[in-house]
Amino acid sequence: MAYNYPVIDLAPFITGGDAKKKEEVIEKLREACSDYGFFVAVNHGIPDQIMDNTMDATIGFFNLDLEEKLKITTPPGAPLAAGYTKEPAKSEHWQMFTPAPINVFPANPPHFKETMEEMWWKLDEAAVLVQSLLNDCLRLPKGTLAKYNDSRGTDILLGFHYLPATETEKTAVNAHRDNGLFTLVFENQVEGLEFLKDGDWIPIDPIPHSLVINVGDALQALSNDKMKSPTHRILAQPGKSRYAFVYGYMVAEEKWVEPMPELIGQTNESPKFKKFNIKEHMALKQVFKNPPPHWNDVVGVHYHAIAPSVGATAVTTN
Ligand SMILES: O=C(O)CCC(=O)C(=O)O
Ligand SMILES: [Fe+2]
Repeated sequence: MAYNYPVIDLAPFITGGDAKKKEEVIEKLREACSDYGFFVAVNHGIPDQIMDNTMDATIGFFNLDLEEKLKITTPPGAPLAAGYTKEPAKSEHWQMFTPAPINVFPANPPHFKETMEEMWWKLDEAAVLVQSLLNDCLRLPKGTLAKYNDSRGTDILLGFHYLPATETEKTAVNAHRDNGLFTLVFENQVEGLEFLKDGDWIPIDPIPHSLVINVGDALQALSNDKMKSPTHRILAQPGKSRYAFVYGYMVAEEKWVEPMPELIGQTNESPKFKKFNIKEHMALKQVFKNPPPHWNDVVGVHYHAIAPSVGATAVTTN
């Protein structure tokens, strides 16, 4: 089947492949991240069975009575909002952070905690691989991105249940861009995720056991605009629930994000963005609330552009 967006087979880095095959993958990733800002990865190393177990467990959880699900609501005053949240008429989700006592898990379905923690470490492994491939795409010295992005404190895994579309609710998640380095997504073979490219929405046609991977705002800035953080949204589907896992591979909230000196030093290019941190970037997104009047106004790193021509119209916040 032909896709109108990049579908990239990572097998040479998983099951082994010669240097030429690996370079071909890097080339495809480089193009995908600059032209689309996203790609679908197959043979990414996460076993099908683990993805299936995770999906079954999360659907089992969402099928419980509301009273049961509310038992894992975030405890008041918790420093990170782990647990269950319901957005009336649109969706419900639960979320976890790096395995630690801060996470809250339901007693049912059985083994929910173990299933999700196993998945967490597989996603982390896939993310470490993707980070190192993107490092190569940017022609950075080995390990540069990993050394920079050395805190795993705000990585997040969300399990979503998007409710079927109704007459009044057709959008499950408004157009937005992700904050972190990149995001990994997999879902239950129900469409709905769409990316904006050159003014058109591209719907993703789910491939079983694939990962949809998109660049986040931090990576767009670190790469000095070589990689783009794409605007995306989720449409609710008539008559169908969509279940999706979203794993955000983040940059620590207080860390400076700016075009990497190792990158712009090599080519003598001018930095396109002022430095910012994810905390202030997220606050900016609160100021310019979703949904914006038009999706071209979705907040992204162009709000930190040195020259207002980068990406889209820049605005000042004061
Ligand atoms: O459900 C998805 O496919 C992605 C959701 C999303 O874009 C997000 O949580 O940032
Ligand atoms: Fe997103």
